[in-house]
Amino acid sequence: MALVEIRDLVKTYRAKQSGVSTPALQGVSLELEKGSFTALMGPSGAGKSTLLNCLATIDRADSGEIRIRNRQVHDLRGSELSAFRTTELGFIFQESSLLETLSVAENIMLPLTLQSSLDKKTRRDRVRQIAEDLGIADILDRYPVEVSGGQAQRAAVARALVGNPALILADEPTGALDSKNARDLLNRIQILKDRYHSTILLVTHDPLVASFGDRVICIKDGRLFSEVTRSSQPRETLSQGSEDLRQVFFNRIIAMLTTLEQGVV
Ligand SMILES: Nc1ncnc2c1ncn2[C@@H]1O[C@H](COP(=O)(O)OP(=O)(O)OP(=O)(O)O)[C@@H](O)[C@H]1O
Repeated sequence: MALVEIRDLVKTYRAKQSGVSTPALQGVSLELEKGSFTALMGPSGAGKSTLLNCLATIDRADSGEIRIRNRQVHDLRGSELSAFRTTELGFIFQESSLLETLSVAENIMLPLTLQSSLDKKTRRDRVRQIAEDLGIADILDRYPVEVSGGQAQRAAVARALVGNPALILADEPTGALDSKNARDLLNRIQILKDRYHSTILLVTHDPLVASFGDRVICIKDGRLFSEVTRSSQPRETLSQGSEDLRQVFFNRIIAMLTTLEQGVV
């Protein structure tokens, strides 16, 4: 069974004053396997944020269902919903969204504070380990204003991963970084995803960012339009290095986006 199962999700926004209806999701069905890294792409207004917000339990669909680890998320309420968000979901946004009054270590530790089964030492060890994985162990005692944008974003990734949540939702996580920092972060996310078997859904407009995933899904007018996966790469590329393979995948993503723009199904 897939880790995330989305069935026939429909969501229409209705403007309060004019009553005008805007369909945002028009029957989206999608499965995400455990350990997969999926990029969600599509033109502005296609429904990417709406889908992400429904998965994040921030928004509710009008019909259809979402199951994460076989739990129907729409059934969750109150404290059960808060606990679900904290332990099962990890969030990475464009801006690092660290709390300024907490040190980097305290920020990373936040998702662990609700896990009462963990003692203090285990929490500290986990924070140190993930900080080492992300190359930020030397800035743990600093405050967010005392670190660079790239370091802050790596700390935000550490915070999203530290509790080993079922699903990590990322919205343009490298949008505020220069290309060197962006590539560095994406490489680290790729390595950590394999190590912790994390499942990632990442929304991006950037095909280069998407090419770090292993599956890219395109959405258009609230419907899934097409997808490409790395595993379906041509046989002749199998002996190539990982950067070459990423480049091949990148080219295939560009081809898919070109088809999307031309409106050819
Ligand atoms: N709160 C809202 N009220 C009314 N319409 C909305 C609301 N949020 C989104 N929409 C509409 O729903 C559709 C899908 O929007 P959504 O934000 O999911 O698109 P998106 O693919 O994330 O776009 P972008 O890439 O520009 O962020 C759009 O037509 C949008 O105008």
